[in-house]
Amino acid sequence: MLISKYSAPDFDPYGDNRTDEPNTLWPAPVAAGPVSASVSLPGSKSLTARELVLSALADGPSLLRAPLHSRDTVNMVEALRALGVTIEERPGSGEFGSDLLVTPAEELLGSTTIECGQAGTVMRFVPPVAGLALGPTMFDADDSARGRPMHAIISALRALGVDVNDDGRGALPFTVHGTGSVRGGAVEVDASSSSQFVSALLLSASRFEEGLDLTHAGERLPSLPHIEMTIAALAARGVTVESPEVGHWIVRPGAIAARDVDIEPDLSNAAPFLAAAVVTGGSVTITGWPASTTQVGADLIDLLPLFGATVTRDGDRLTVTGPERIQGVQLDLTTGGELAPALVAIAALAESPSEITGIGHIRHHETDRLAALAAELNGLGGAVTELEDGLRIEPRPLHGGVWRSYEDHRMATAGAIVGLVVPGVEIENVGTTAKTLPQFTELWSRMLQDGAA
Ligand SMILES: O=C(O)C1=C[C@@H](OP(=O)(O)O)[C@@H](O)[C@H](O)C1
Ligand SMILES: C=C(OP(=O)(O)O)C(=O)O
Repeated sequence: MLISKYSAPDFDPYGDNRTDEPNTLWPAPVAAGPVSASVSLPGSKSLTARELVLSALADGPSLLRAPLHSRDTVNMVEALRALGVTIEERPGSGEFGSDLLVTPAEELLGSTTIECGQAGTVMRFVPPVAGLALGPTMFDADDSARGRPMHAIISALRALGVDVNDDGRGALPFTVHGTGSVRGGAVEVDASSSSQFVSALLLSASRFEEGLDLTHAGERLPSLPHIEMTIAALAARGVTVESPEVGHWIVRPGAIAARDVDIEPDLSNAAPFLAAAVVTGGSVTITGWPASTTQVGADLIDLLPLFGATVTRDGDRLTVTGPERIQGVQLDLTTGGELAPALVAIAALAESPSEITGIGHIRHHETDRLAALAAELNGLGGAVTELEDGLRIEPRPLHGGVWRSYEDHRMATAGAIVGLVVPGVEIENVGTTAKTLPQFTELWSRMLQDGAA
């Protein structure tokens, strides 16, 4: 279905979410009653990004089956192609578009510009690859993403022997002057603002002449499951990451094995659909739920029951059934900050207060998500207070109004969750969900049609 949308020149950045203008308001559909639906979702953003990078650096061609096709992954494909990697579409084995055959370049070549869009994975994972390419590679991003922290990657690359030119702000745009090889060795990074700095260096590390001896030197290390996902993806390709202690990783130089990979459905994108069951007291099944996974979205199995929901599994079908009354939660979400917008939306509809903490770093996601969630919920009559590293959410009756999405896919889907039970919520720029789920509006209305009670 998405094959025609895939090739970058034809890719429709709004997908099925297209409204006439990016800033048109999308009236969030109200659920007629408890939803009851079965939903299948496209591939994981995080797995697709890692497997594209590892395939590009591997010792032979790799086939990615059922990868995600979205704005972030198109940016990744185009970035790697710009460095000389061949990425071809193959007939899709999944419901959501083509498979991808990745053939590494004989020699990675720079002298190019890479457009990261809004993708943290592209702006963090690709600069070390550009260090391995011959020639300068300039990195830039959407205006809204130019402020995202990049200092840790820029300074780490310099410490590993790569010349990087920036304007001194530690942000995009900047140019990596690749010489065809990276010395590598020991380096310290502060990954308090994003785990992606660690993943980025680990992904390319075995291709550095001296490998990598990486230490995290900072107060907090968020999103550890995403680092573990990186380590597992490397292990599956024959690269061992030794971790003598928390926050310290060692990778020896060596080859990255080519490998055909099945990409799992995106379990973080399952969050709004499962939240729909919670807030309407209905039941939503996600198909294709993996038996075991490195995705942090699997934590929803333990997180949603805290609100009173019930979770059951039948083979690869995971079903969440909502409670009659939603309970507030006290939650440290350090490991799963990506899930915060959906969980905060549920908490805003609970009957008792919630505090969700450990997520100061999500101020550096697509937008300052703590400020954005507080502003939009309070705009609908909520009582949400920003904490240094989280949010306090007091239950209040909410009313309709405009929900700004701040060019943030998960802000848009959080608004849609609220809109299921609060009439009159209108979401600005719902097309921004194409960052990871170009089919969002279609899947959302299909879920509601399935489940009109
Ligand atoms: O490596 C990855 O694929 C990701 C890591 C996490 O980043 P942070 O550590 O910046 O939260 C997560 O929130 C993001 O959506 C994807
Ligand atoms: C933080 C996110 O994205 P990114 O990979 O751009 O950091 C996200 O998808 O919630």
